[in-house]
This record gives sequence, structure tokens and C-alpha cells, in this order.
Amino acid sequence: MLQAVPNLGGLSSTAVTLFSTYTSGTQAIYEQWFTNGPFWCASLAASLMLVRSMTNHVIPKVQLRRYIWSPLSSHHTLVINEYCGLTVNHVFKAAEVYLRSKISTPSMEKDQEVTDSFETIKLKWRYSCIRLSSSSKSLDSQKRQFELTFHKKHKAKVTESYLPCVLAQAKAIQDEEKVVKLYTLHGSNSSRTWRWTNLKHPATFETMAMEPEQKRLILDDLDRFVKGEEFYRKIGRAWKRGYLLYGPPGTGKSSLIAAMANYLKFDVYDLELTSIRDNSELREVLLSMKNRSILVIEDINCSVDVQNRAKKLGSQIPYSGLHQKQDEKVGVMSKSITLSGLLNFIDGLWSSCGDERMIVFTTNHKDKLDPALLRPGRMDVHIHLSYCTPNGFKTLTSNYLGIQESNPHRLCGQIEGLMETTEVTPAEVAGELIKSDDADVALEGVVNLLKRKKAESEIILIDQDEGTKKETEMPQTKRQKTKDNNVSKFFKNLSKKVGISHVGSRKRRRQGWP
Ligand SMILES: Nc1ncnc2c1ncn2[C@@H]1O[C@H](COP(=O)(O)OP(=O)(O)OP(=O)(O)O)[C@@H](O)[C@H]1O
Repeated sequence: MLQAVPNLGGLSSTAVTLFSTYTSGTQAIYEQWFTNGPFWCASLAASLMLVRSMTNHVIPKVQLRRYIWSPLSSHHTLVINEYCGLTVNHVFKAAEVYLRSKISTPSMEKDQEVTDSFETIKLKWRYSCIRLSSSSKSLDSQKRQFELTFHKKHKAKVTESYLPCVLAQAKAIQDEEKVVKLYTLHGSNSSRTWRWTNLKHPATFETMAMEPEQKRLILDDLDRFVKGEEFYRKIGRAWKRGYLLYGPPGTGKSSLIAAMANYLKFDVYDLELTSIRDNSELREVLLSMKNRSILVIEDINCSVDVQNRAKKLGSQIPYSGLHQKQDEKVGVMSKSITLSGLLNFIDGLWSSCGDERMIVFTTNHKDKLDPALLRPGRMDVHIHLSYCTPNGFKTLTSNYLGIQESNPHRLCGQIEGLMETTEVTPAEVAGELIKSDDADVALEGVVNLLKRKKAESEIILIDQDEGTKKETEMPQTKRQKTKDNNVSKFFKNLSKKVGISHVGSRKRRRQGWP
């Protein structure tokens, strides 16, 4: 039995006929529904014409007679056609999905009936498929429709409550069944198109190694956003939300985007800004995106010159708004996408095209971004993804080894203790955990990793004696940032002393450094 759902929007659609209704008995009525709920629009003359047209084309005469001319019938029937003119009728589509969940076959057979109930109301659905031209066998020559019959005293309830519930239920079913897609840009210059593949990233909020409170805040924000159509309309803002994910490499920025997409069932558009010619191409590409989607621009400070202008001016580098810079990551010349072009797309006039859109930027260096990009209203939510915490570790051991918090492994306490004082990314921990199914072996690997990292940081303590005394009094996040700098300063200093160039930690280890 279908239950009433509170706060459902009306049967909004573009201005097209969604369904027609007629009552049994001599007083046949033909009604049409338009945008923003029921809107009775057919004049008597138009009604008669439409009834005649129905008589001729839509409903077989026998059935029509039965519905319309039987004077004793107390029932009312809605006819929901597949098309309203040339447009697909979304009530028909919703009914199709909804009824599929009520039958055992993949779709309804011709003339099949399904009974349903809503509160105390009994309803009967019937699917009919009428061939318009006997000579043609193509699908286009068929007129498909649903007929929904119920007692006429329930007409208001059915149209105002039951059908919105059918729509909501169909949307929930479609969301459940939806496979999230990953779009990337293909083609060159004038023929840029988005091509998609299924996004099979398994990340979910359950598998993310994050503080539970941080997860809860993000989920609450996403829930508020998807339910916020009315709210955004009321406050006169485009229904979109900007997220900035920042933190060191391997802390889960990309995984969080996948988890968000899987949670919302939003498609992901992965935009490589360096492949876009200029601001106008950027606009075109963005306008061709669909609603209910997440636009992702990863490593924003590698893709476009969005570095802090104040800092640049301070360093005597002129900021012209038009930049050609060597892209360090992909080794190509970044074209003339400007900061103002990017800001325009985030909150300029045309950014309000489309609904339910999210924009996610990621960066490893938030401090290098121009403050204009960080201003509230542009990036609404800033999420710091940081090193692995004991809570994050618990999630990872549960994911990889099935170890539950209630029954921890003997090494868990030691690892969590080391994590309090040692910086290790969730990716590094995951890298150890995936090496073996044997919890003893995998967790020994994590212990060794942490000890190695701790040893590295102790070398820094000796080298940066003055600085580290101050660091110990800093909160964790500040300490992490400062330490990143200290690591590189230390290795730069050391390199000078021993005559080697500055290298990354993996390379350092290969060269025999701790
Ligand atoms: N917070 C996390 N929770 C669960 N797994 C994580 C997390 N962070 C990293 N991982 C693991 O490490 C791998 C790499 O992480 P991911 O690519 O999401 O990091 P990133 O921050 O986007 O890195 P980069 O800045 O280099 O792009 C993931 O596939 C996942 O297995």
C-alpha cells in the first residue's frame, strides 16, 4: 500500500498535458493538467473536441462507451498518455516505473491490470497500447497509456496526494537503480562533447576514513542541499553548492567526491581546465552539463592561475588576468582561462542555468588560492582532509580486514597511539593494509610504516630545534602544515650539505634515507 509523503511538490512539468480524466456517467469531463499543479483549462468546446478526438483515436470505442455512457457507474478514470504533444509525459514515465515495482514481469503487458491502495482508497491501473496504423509495425505507431480508475468521491485525494506519491516513489526507485556516470570531455576545438562511462568507484561515506562528526556534517549539508529547491527559490539563489576539498595528497579528496556522487546519485563531470581554450569554451562546456551533477575540477591551482594575487603582486609578478603558464602537472600550456572567467561560472549570471548542481574544487595548497575564489558564496563548504586519525584507522581496518571496534586486534592500540603523534595519510595506511589478508602481517606493516615516519619526524626535531619547541604547542592541523614545510626545508638543507638534490620521500627511501 502506498503511503502519503508529506511536502511533495505538485505535479510540476513543462506546460504540457500530463493526463486527461473522464468520469463515468453522462456528465463526461475532460480535464488537463498544466505546470504548477492542477489547472483546469479546457473549455466546453475544447472538451467536446477532445472527447471526440479520444473517441476516434485514443480509446477504443467500446471502452469509451463503457466509461462515458454508463449512467450507473460511480467511477472516474484518468487517462495518462505517454506523450503530451511531442514531449514525453513524465507522469506516464513515473507510473511505468512505479507499476514495474508492483508486478513480477519487467514491464506491463497490453491490457494488464494492477490494483493498488492508498489509505482507504482502492485504485485500478490498466495499461493499454493502441496501434494507430495497422500497416506499420514501428513503435511510433503505437499509442501507449495508463488508465487509473477509482471511486469518483476520491478524485481530489487521488490527484493531490496519491499521484504525487507515485511520482516520489518512482523517483526513489530510479535513484536506487541509477548507475552514476562519469563524464569526461572528448574532441577538440569546435566539437567538444562530454562522453560518459559508468562510475564504478566503490567509495561510500561508510568506507571513508574520516572523523564521524565531519562525515555527519557533510551528509547533513548534502541532504539539506538536495531538499532545498524551495529554499533556494525563496532566497533567490541558484540551486547550486560549491565545495572546496583541500589537504595533502592521499587523504581522500577524490574518494570523497566519489562517495558524494554515490550518495546523491549525481553524475560526475570531470573537467580538466587545461584542455579548455578560453572562457567562452568554458561556458559552452558547462552549459552542456545535465542537472543533478557534480562538476569536479581537481588540483585547481595546477589547472588555472588562481594563485593569490596579493602575494603575486608582492613578488613583483604582474597579474594581468590573462595567463599563459606552464602546467607543471600535465606538461602543457594552460590556455586563457582566467580567474574572472572561473568566478563568473561559479557565481555569474549564467551560472544560474540548471538546477541541483555541485561544483567541487580540490587542492593540496589552499593557502595558495586567490581569496576571491574562497569568498563565501563561491565555495560554500571548505573541507579539510587530513592525516589518518585513530577513528579513521578503525574505519580502514574494518574495510580491509573486517576488524570491528568491539573486538580490536592486539596491535590496534599501539597503532592508534603512534597515530596520535605521527602523520600518515589514509592512502599510506591503506597501502599497507591491502598487502595481506592476514591481520597480523598487515598491521605489522602499519606499525613499521608509522615507526619509520616517526623516525623521520624525530630527525626534523633535532634539525629544527627552535621551531619544534613552538610546534608542540600548536594545534594538530597547524602542526601538520608547518611540519610539511619543515620536512622540505630539512631535506633542502641536508641536500645542500651532502650534495644531492631535493627528492620526494619515496625516492629518499629508495636512496636509503629513513
Ligand atoms: N579518507 C580516506 N578514506 C578511505 N580511503 C582513503 C582515504 N584517503 C585515501 N584513501 C585511499 O587512498 C587512495 C587514494 O586516495 P585519493 O585519491 O582519494 O586521495 P587524494 O587526496 O584525492 O589524493 P591526490 O591529492 O593525490 O589526488 C584511495 O583510493 C583510497 O583507497
